[in-house]
Amino acid sequence: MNQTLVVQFQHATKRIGKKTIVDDLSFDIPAGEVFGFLGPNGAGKTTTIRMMVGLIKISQGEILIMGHSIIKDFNKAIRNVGAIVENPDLYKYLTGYQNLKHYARMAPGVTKTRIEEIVELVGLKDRIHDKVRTYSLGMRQRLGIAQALLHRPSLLILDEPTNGLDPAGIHELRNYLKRLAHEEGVAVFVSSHLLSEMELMCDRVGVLQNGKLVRIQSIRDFVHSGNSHVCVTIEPSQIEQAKRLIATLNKATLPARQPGQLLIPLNKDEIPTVNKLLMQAGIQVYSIQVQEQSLEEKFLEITERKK
Ligand SMILES: Nc1ncnc2c1ncn2[C@@H]1O[C@H](COP(=O)(O)OP(=O)(O)OP(=O)(O)O)[C@@H](O)[C@H]1O
Repeated sequence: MNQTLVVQFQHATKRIGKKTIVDDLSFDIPAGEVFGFLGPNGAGKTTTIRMMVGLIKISQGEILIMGHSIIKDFNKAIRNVGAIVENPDLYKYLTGYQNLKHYARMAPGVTKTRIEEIVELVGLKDRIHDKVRTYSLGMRQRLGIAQALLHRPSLLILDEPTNGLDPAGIHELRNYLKRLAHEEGVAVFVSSHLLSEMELMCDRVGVLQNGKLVRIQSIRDFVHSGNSHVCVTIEPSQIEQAKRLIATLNKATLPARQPGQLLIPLNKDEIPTVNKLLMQAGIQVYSIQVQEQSLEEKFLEITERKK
């Protein structure tokens, strides 16, 4: 894995008046990673992105892009960035190709071959000579990405990119972003308030709440973390005995749906201990099922807890 650090947040903070909107962010994003920036509405995601691309000033701290400070060395830093903040700027009465040519004029060193390469990469080859007004939202989104990628940035920033896309469009975008990161080595920074969507798209997620980074974790660890409930089905006449045994482990039992069931908040690695305890006491265990918290439940738990 390429360990070039494409983005480095160093205590980045944004204050507006007396309010701290983004509070002391410190983390890195390496090349080749799709990073999901998650948070409920108003958490500070857009404000962070606006600082990253120099649209607003950083009050305190630093953001480095490919080692260049966005404050002190703006031109060198921004050269490495392709971004779509809010809607992509497209001319609907021009064709996709004309739009790209127009942008290529503003970005030095973009050749005709590069335009063709990028059209191929975003899968718009068959429609690139059609007018943008005939494009679906998903195609417009991809044309926007093509435009942001023309100058070969190391970092692609997308603010809520799936807003307004249908499931097929989301699927397409997701696969495309993963390919871009994993095959082309681009660092992709995607903000969203939808965790379920991030799960399928990102390698790692950072959760923002009230301007603070409250969690940063690989998506795999994130998915497997948190509380799961274990539902143990036993002989109904032994339920009170089983509850007393479980209480000796300092574990609570929650009301279950069926007689003969015990619902225990438990991590997976604690299951063998519980199982052994019940078996040794002669309890008839019929089944043990793990009931994972859904991703949305986990997300809510993290963000609610920190309020
Ligand atoms: N110029 C400003 N002056 C005062 N408050 C602001 C300003 N810009 C943003 N805020 C506040 O900062 C907080 C974070 O806003 P931001 O738009 O960054 O959140 P977000 O995570 O992107 O949310 P959303 O998903 O709703 O876009 C909000 O409470 C917002 O009202």
